[in-house]
Order: sequence, then structure tokens, then C-alpha cells
Amino acid sequence: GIYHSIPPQETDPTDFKSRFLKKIRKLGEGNFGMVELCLYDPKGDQTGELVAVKSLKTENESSNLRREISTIRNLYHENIVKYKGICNDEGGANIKLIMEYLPAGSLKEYLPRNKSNIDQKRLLLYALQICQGMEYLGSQNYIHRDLAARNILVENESLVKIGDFGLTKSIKDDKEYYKVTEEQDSPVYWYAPECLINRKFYKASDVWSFGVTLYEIMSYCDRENSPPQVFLKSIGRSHGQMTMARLVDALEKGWRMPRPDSCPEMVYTQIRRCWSHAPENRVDFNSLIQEFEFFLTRENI
Ligand SMILES: C[C@@H]1CCN(C(=O)N2CC[C@@H](S(=O)(=O)c3ccccc3)C2)C[C@@H]1N(C)c1ncnc2[nH]ccc12
Repeated sequence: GIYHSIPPQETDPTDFKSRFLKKIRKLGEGNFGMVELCLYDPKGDQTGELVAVKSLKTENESSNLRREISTIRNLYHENIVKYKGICNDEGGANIKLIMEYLPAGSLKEYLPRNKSNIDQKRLLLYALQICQGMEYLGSQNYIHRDLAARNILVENESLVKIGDFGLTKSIKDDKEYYKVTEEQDSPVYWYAPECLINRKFYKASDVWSFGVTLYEIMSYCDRENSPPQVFLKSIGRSHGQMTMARLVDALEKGWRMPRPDSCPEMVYTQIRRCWSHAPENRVDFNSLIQEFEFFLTRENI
């Protein structure tokens, strides 16, 4: 008769059937799509596994999601979220990306909630691991373009992973930057000047975004001290469009977010090395890895 669950020996484990994918709750969302917690339960007896499913709200982004899938399925690193497969049996544009589910969620939720039992050394361990993931990504000739605390996942208190590749671009054929075409609402407060002004994205642009991410981490992702808040407080609240122009102007004039109270001077020094105006003057992920490894060997920071 018709199988209600497919015999295990004949299935491709990366091919997820939509009829067995049960939505539980939303894990997060953006303009183009969302990530949902689902139970994949082919036996229909609740013994299945929990997975994170990324899908689109608008079908015209499906080419982006397909690119993201082809990117993430070839990335193997301890500090990069694991690809599990795709769900595409509804055919066409409605493809879904299936990833491992990390119950602790992103740093943005985790850090404020666990602030009291996370010391600065632990924060530097997370910084080190993000740099290791980014160094690997760069070695595969990818630019992330959306590095921020909201996209970093927590496996456990000693392990974090880069959790999203929705804006990652390949810079193969020896190009050294990616030219942004679509004017999607970019996370401007994490963007380097060259991205804001010329829409050019270098690997060094990811280093700038890492500096903003490290700023968030050292502030325990405190909402009051978030990059948008800090920028708006200092360059003045203004109306929509003007904000970007004022942000660029401030950065061009050398303004940078000030050291958060909870951030040690020597860490803030590293953050500022990520924010050199000229991309070529910025520190690279390898040097940052050395610095953080050194900090982690010292007793007190
Ligand atoms: C922090 C993660 C990435 C960010 N995110 C999210 O919701 N988004 C990523 C991109 C945007 S989008 O889907 O709108 C988008 C779609 C297409 C183009 C651009 C953006 C939303 C939440 C995730 N999250 C809480 C997770 N928690 C636990 N386990 C997990 N496994 C995998 C993710 C995940």
C-alpha cells in the first residue's frame, strides 16, 4: 500500500518532505522571509527532530535563497550553523532551507538574559570564534555582508556559530569586492563607509561589521546601547533618508561609537582597528584571532 512514512534506507536525508514538517513557532523574521522552529516527524509519532526552517515571504527572493543554500551546503566549520537540507516538494519558488536548531537562539537574546554569569573572558571567546568562522568564510571567497549579533547563534556557553548567510556573496573570479545592486533595507549601522557611499563590499567591510558586532557583544547586546541607538543619540534623530547621509557624514569626519563602560580599553583598541576609514588600513580576521587568543591566555583582562 501507500507508505505513510518512507522506509529509511531509501531516503536522501537532505530531502525534507513538507507533509512531515510541522511548524512550532517563529524564531525570527526580516523583510524577505523568516526562520521557524519545526518538528520534522516522518513517523507521525512526535519522535522526529527539531529543525530551523528558513523560508521566504515573497517568492521573488527565491533566487537569493537558492544562492544561500548553495553557499551554506558547502560550508563546514565548527563556528558555522549546520546545513541539514532543503524542502522543495511544493515545487518552484517555494523552496525552504533546513538547518540545525540551536535552542539558545541568537546572541541578541542570549547575552542580556545571561549577563550575570557571562564574564568578559567568555565574551572574548565568542569574539574569537566569530573571527574563526569569518576567516574560514573568507578563505572560501565569500563576503558575509550581514555580520551582526542578531545573526550569531549560541550552541552552548562555550560555543557560538554564524547563523545566517542571507546576504553572503561569492567574490570568485578574483574580484575583490561585491557591488550591491538591490537597494534592500541594508543594516546601515553595521556598514562600512565604502558600502554606504559606493555600495562596494570588500572582505574588509566584513571586518568593519565585526567591529560593530564586537561592540554589541561587549555591551551584552544592551538595547539602550545598540548601534542604532548610539548613532541616533549622537548624530541626532532625523527623518528617514537623512539618517544615512548624517551617518556617512559623521563617519567621514572620523566620529565613531564611544567605548561602552563594560568594554576594556584593550578590547576597544581592537574594535577601533576594525573601523579604519580605508578598507586596506583595517586589521584582518587572522590578526584579530591572534589578539583574542593572547587576551584569553592572560589572567585578567
Ligand atoms: C539567529 C538565526 C539567524 C537569524 N534569524 C532570522 O530569523 N533571520 C535570518 C534572516 C532573516 S530573514 O529570514 O527574514 C531573510 C530571508 C532571506 C533574505 C534575507 C533575510 C531572519 C534567527 C535565527 N535563529 C533565531 C535561530 N535560532 C535557533 N536555531 C537556528 N538555526 C538557524 C537559525 C536559527
